[in-house]
Amino acid sequence: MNEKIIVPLDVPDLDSAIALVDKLPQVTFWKVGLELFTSTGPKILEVLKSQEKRIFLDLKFHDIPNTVGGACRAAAGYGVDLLTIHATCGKDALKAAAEAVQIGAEKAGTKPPKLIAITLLTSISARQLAFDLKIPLELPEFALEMALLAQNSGLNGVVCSPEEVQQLRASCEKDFLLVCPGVRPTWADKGDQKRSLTPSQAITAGADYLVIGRPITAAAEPELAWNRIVEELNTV
Ligand SMILES: O=C(O)c1cc(=O)[nH]c(=O)n1[C@@H]1O[C@H](COP(=O)(O)O)[C@@H](O)[C@H]1O
Repeated sequence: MNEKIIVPLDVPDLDSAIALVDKLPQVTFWKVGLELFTSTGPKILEVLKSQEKRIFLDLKFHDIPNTVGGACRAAAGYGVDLLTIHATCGKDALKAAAEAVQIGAEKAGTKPPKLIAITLLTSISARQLAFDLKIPLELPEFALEMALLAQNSGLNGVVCSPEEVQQLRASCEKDFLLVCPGVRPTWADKGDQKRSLTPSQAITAGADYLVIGRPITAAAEPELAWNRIVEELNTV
């Protein structure tokens, strides 16, 4: 089960990232997101590859088709395992991105990443969706529509909250990847996550991967927190 847990390197610089990777040798799948990639660029990817780690490059692209296409072509050249884009870019941009990862990977002679779309950030509540974003759909319906848009545009999966994963598992194709952040063991703080379930609930509901950060990385003893989560998942 531990290969289903992706831990984000949500740290400000390369030294802190390497320190965290060294502290948790059991972690096989790391996420590099906006903060670390903006500060270090691809250097961290080389470090992770040299240790044969899997990489989720979470750059959450959101732009017009030509621009996301170019960004995806470039990102696919890094030979990472997962790459993100927002579903709300729309169908043309998603299609351009899906084509671009194939072209970028082929040009670099590497395997294309699985391109996955953010349905709705797990920090957004149903109330915020309605009142701040003015989306006139119930939250689960919106998340499903975004997942189907991604699927119909040729993407490999989505990032969704564990609260919606069961519904998406039932409605999307069998091999469509469902990656869930917003996962919180009962003993951890929710922080800014609004739509969360426990690791075992998320896996039982059909998640392929769980992204779990602060419950592990901000724990007094990260290794102990990791072990508690793996133990919980081994009971599923
Ligand atoms: O794309 C993501 O990974 C992501 C999407 C989303 O809707 N919500 C979300 O929390 N994330 C990421 O998942 C991680 C969650 O971290 P923790 O809240 O510390 O467990 C962060 O790195 C977020 O950037």
